[in-house]
Amino acid sequence: MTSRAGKPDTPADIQLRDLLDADASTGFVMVSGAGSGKTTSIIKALDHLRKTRGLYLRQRAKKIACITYTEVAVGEIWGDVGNDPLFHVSTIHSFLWAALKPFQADIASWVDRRLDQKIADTEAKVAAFTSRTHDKTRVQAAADIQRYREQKLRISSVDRFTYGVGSDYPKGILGHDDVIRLSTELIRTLPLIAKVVGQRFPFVFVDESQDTAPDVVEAFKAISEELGSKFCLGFIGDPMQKIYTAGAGAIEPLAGWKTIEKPENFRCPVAVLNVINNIRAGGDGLAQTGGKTELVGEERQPVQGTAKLLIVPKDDRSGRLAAARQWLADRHADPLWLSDEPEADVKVLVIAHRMAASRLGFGGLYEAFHDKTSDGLKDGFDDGSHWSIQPFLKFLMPLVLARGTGDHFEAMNLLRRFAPSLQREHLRANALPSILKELDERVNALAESCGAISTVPAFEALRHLRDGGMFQLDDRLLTAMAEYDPSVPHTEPGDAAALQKLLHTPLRELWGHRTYLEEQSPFATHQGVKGAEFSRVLTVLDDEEGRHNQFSYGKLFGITPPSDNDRANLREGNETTFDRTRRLLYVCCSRAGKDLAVVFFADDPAEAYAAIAGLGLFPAEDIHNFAAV
Ligand SMILES: Nc1ncnc2c1ncn2[C@@H]1O[C@H](COP(=O)(O)OP(=O)(O)OP(=O)(O)O)[C@@H](O)[C@H]1O
Repeated sequence: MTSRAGKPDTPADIQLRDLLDADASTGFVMVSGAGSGKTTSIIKALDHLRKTRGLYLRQRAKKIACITYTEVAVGEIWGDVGNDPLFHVSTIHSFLWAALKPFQADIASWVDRRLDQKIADTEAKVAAFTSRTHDKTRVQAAADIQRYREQKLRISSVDRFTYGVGSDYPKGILGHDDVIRLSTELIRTLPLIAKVVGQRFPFVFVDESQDTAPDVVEAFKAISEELGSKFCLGFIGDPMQKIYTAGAGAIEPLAGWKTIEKPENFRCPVAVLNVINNIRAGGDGLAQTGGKTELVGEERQPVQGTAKLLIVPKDDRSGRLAAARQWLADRHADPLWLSDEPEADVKVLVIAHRMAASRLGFGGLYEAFHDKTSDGLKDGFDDGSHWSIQPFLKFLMPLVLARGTGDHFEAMNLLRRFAPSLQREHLRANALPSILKELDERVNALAESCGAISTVPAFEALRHLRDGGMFQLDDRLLTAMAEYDPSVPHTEPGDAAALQKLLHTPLRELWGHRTYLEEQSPFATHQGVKGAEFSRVLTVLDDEEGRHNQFSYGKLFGITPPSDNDRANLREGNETTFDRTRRLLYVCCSRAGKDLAVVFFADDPAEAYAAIAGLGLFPAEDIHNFAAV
C-alpha cells in the first residue's frame, strides 16, 4: 500500500474501521464534501480489511470489490493497493460483468427477452405511424423487426456471451448499456444470483455513489437484503457533486446501516474553502472545516490562496477571457496564469464545450450533438462515452496514431481487442495470414486517409471499419449508416439528425474533439473535472454558451427570473435548475488547490455586480466588474 494508506486518520476513518470490524455490520453511507479525501478513506479501509480479513477471504477465493467512476480512478486505486488480487478494483460495468458472466444461461434468456421487448417496442411504433410517416421510416421499422427476429433465431447458437463496445447479440457481444440493464435486472429478480454475487464479493465499496445509476444502487441493496450481515456494502460520495442527470444523488441508507460524515477539506486554501462553503450553504448546508495547510518552519499553517469573481461583458468572449487571465497574472504577480503548458497547472473550466469546440475546430460536430438532443446524447458526446463516437476514440484514432509512430505492437493490440475478424469464432473458418494481410492493408488505408487533418466524412471511415471486419459497430450506428445519403445535408435538430450529421462530419472535427477529451488543451468542462485538482482554476460561467436549459447561472445569482417550470419544480419539491447549477458551481470551484477565479459573462455587468455582491458568495472586495475597470 502506498502513502495514502499512511495518511493521518480522520474520525471518519476510525468509525469506518470499527464498522468493518463488527461482524454484524451490513452497510454504510459516507457523505463527504469536495477534497475531503474520500479515496484516501477507501484505501485505508481496503488496507485495514487486507490486514484483518485478507487471509480468511483469500482462502475462500473471495474478493473485496471497489467500484469507481473512471478508468483513471481505477488505475489510481489499483496503484494504491499494490495490484493485490484480493481486491477487485473496476468501473461499474466491468464489475457487473465480472460478477454476472458465469450465469450464461440466465444471460441468454435475458437476451431473448430483450429481443422480444425490442420487437414489441418497434411494433408499437409501427402501430402509431400516421399517413405523414415517411416511407423510409416504415421500411426501416420493418427491417428492424425482421432483424430482431433473425437475431432471436441465431442467439441459440451463441456459445458464450462476452462484453464489448457495442451489442451484437448473434455474435454473443453485449455492450455497456446491456451489461448494466441485464445485471441489475438479474440481481434484482433472481435471489440466487444476488446471493452468489454477494458471497463472492462480501465487501463492496462504491465510490462517487452520487453519480451511480439508481438501478445499480437498487441491485446492490438487493444483495444486502438477501445476505444481511454476511455482506457489507458501502456508498461513498457527495450528493453536492452529482453531475449526471441519471445519478442517484443522496443514497438512502437501509435499516441498520451507519451514516459516516467526513467534514474535513484537505485540498482548498482558506479563500476557496470559504467560497465553496458559501455556495453549499444554499444547498444541503454541509460546511467543511480545515482547508489546505503547508509546513512553515516546523509548523503546519493554513494556505490562504485567492478567490476572485470577475464580471465581464458578453461582447468578445475569447478576448475577455484572455484579458481576465492577464489581469490575474498581474494582480497575483503570477505569469503562470497566462500559460497553456501542463506544468502551469491552469485549468479553464467552460460550462459547455462550445467555446473549446470552436477553438479546437469541432464546432460543427459540437452543434450537431447539442441541437435539441437528449441529455444522454449530449452527455455522452461531452465525455466521449457515446456509442456513436466510441469507434473513433477507442479504435480508429489510436490505430492511426500507432501506425503513424510505427508502433506495430499497439496496432496489433487494438486489432486483437476489437476486430471481429480476429475473434476466435471467425478465425476457425478462415486462414489467419490472409486476414492479417487484409487488415494490414486496411490499417494503411486508414492511416493515409483518416489523419488529424482529414476531410473524409465519418461515414466513409465507419464503412471501412464495418466492411473490413475491423470494429463491431453498435446496431444503432449501423441503422443510421443504412439511412445515410451523402447528398442530403441534415439541418433539423434532434438525436436521429445528430447521428446523420456525425456521418457527414469530416474526420478532422473528430480529431479536434479528441484533443479536447484527452485534455491536451487547457480547457475542460465543468462536468469533466470531477475528482480532479489544479493549482489555478478559472471557471467560466456563460449561460448563453451553455445553451443547456438544465443550468443557469443567471438564475442562481438572481439575475434571470425563474421560469414557470422552475416555480412548479420548487413548489413540488423536484430538483430545480438552481440545484443543478449550484452543484456544478460547487464542483468547479472546489477543484482549486491554490487560486480560484470565476469569470461571469453578463448581459448587464452593473446589474450582475449588484445581484452577486448581495449574495455574499465571495467577499465584496473580491468581486470585480470589468465593464467598470
Ligand atoms: N487524511 C488526510 N490527511 C491529509 N491529507 C489528506 C488526507 N486525505 C486526503 N488528503 C489530501 O486531500 C486532497 C483531496 O483528496 P481526494 O482527491 O482524495 O479527495 P476527494 O474527497 O476524493 O475529493 P473530490 O470529492 O473533490 O473529488 C488530496 O491532495 C489528498 O492527498
